[in-house]
Order: sequence, then C-alpha cells, then structure tokens
Amino acid sequence: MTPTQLTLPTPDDWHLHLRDAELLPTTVPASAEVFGRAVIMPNLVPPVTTVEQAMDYRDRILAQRPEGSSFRPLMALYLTQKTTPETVKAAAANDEIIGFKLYPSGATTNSAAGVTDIDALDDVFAAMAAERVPLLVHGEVTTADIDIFDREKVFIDRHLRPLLKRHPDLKLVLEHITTKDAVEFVCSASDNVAATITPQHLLMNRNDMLVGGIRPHNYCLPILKRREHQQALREIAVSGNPKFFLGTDSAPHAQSRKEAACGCAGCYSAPAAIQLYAEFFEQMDALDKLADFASGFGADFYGFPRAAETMTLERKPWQVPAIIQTAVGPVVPYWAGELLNWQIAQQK
Ligand SMILES: NC(=O)N[C@@H](CC(=O)O)C(=O)O
Ligand SMILES: [Zn+2]
Ligand SMILES: [Zn+2]
Repeated sequence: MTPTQLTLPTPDDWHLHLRDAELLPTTVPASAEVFGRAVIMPNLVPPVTTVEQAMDYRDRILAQRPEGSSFRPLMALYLTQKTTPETVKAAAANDEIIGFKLYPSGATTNSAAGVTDIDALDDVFAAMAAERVPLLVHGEVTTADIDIFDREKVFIDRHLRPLLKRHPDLKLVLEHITTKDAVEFVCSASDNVAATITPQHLLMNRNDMLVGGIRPHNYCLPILKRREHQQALREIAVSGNPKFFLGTDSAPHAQSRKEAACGCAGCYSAPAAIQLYAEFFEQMDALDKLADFASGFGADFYGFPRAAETMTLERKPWQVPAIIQTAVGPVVPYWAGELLNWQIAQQK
C-alpha cells in the first residue's frame, strides 16, 4: 500500500548548478529549502578554477541562504589543462572543496575551458588519488566522428577505463549517467567509483524529447537516451546499490535561451527535485528505497555523516510552477505546470 507520508533524513544534491550573481537569489533558496548539502558545479564564465575563486563563489552563495538555513555548498573546482598538483594539494587542504570537475572541452554548457588532453594531466590525477580528492566527470567524448547518443559509452571505453587502470585509487563520480553501459561500468568498477542520476534520466527517454514535437525543456546533456537505457537506470536506482545516488543536475537557463533555434542544454529541476524523485520511486513501487538514494549513499561515498534532521513528504497532488520569474527573465522549470503526487509537508 502506498504510504501517505514519507519522512527522510534531509537529502543532499550531489550535482547542482546554481549559476552566479543574478540567479543566486532564485536558485539558492530553491535548493536550500530541501537539501542540506549540495555539490556546486563550477561551470561559470569564467570558470571556478582556484580555491580562492571557489571561496569567493561560496560566499556569494551563502549570502543568499534564507534566514536560519544551514545549507552547505560543497565547491567543485573546474579542471583545466593548466591545473597543477599544487592546486590539488590546496583543494585537499580545504574542507569546503569537494573535488575537481572534468568537462571535456566542448561537451556541454560553458565547457570551452575544459580538458582537451586527459592523458596530459596524469600528474594531476596521481595527486588526486594520493590526496583522496574526488574527480567528478562529465563523461562524454566530443569528437565529430562519434554520434551524440554514443558519446557516454565511448568516453567510458576510451578514457575512463584507461584512467582507472592507471590510477586505481582515484575516487571518481561519473555524473548524470544516461546509459546501460554506464550502469555496468560503475557496477563493475571498484568501490572508489560511483554515479549520480538525475530525475529527467529516470523519468524520461528520448521519445519524451522528440515525439510529437521538439521539447526544449527536456533537452539536457548527456542527452536522453533510448528506453532500454532509461530502464537500466530505473532498475539500478531502486536496487539499493550504494554506488548510485541523487544528483539533480538542476541547470537553469532563461526561457528565451531554451526556446530558441539553438537552445541551451539543461533542465531546471530544483523547484520540484525531491517531488520528482518521489514520483519515480513510487512508479517503481520502491518508496522505501528513496531515503538511501537521496539522503544516504552520497554522504557515505563522500565521507560525510548522514543528516540527523529530517524532512517529510506528503502524498497530495502538487503542481510544478509553470514559470519562475528571475533577474534574467522567466525560467521554465522541468515538468512545468504538471501535477506530481508528492509535495513537501508544510510545517505546522
Ligand atoms: N546538463 C546540462 O545539460 N547542462 C549543464 C551542464 C552539464 O551538467 O553538463 C549546464 O550547466 O547547463
Ligand atoms: Zn555535465
Ligand atoms: Zn551538470
């Protein structure tokens, strides 16, 4: 029987884009309302490449926390071809830095400064392994000969397997996984390797983006894949395997930049994030598995205590806002205007 209430330890978001200045007053409260901690992606313009820049960015985020919130942003540094083992040591010495984010150059939004030659960074990866600093990976190749739907699989074979062979102690998170290949890779890798899964990759496949018309608000990278890949993600997310945990990849873009001839990649899921995951776990008849996925496994992997506080969801229909007004204009959230079965219980 479906419960009418669900209490979880405060969840954490292990992959989040808050953007900067103009959007922080919108994005920080939206995530801080639900999540206790979040890994903050560094793909700003210019990117967050140094500990100093990350601490400044962190201060700008903290300044937007709602009254009384203890939301903790865990800062990721942007790995570039110029990152040095010294920066890795500085990051390791700072508790507010969680790791480095590898964007293959050109793979996604604001990735121009990303890595062009992974092998050339071997001393940096060696330092990360030695210092136990995690590497967070956008796992897609960008070469023109590879079809966009195969980019994740080819990245795993071409880059990740050799990288982990060279650095078996490297702690690595394959972000926003989208394929059966990624599920199998993470399952067969050592305990140092884990993955985040977004709501959109659990709830949708490429039909939801392309059938009956192009739906730009379902467009993100890595791109939604065919149904059998979605099925593999759905199964592993409810399996209780601790290597797979919540990372929304909430990534706002102005409505005008999504609904365009060349629309931006990214789904703004933060306004409905935990409700969307609850919807999915209910679809799978696995609501009892939501707490570990949302509030347990990620903290365990990164070596943080699980939250002592809790949040409660209520099974009552709730409509995702149709639009969110921001300083960069209206933003259409993921699942805008749709009804979900779960909402956050109002504190009495
Ligand atoms: N996921 C996306 O489609 N977009 C993200 C970048 C990313 O996580 O790859 C963004 O910053 O907009
Ligand atoms: Zn990414
Ligand atoms: Zn992302």
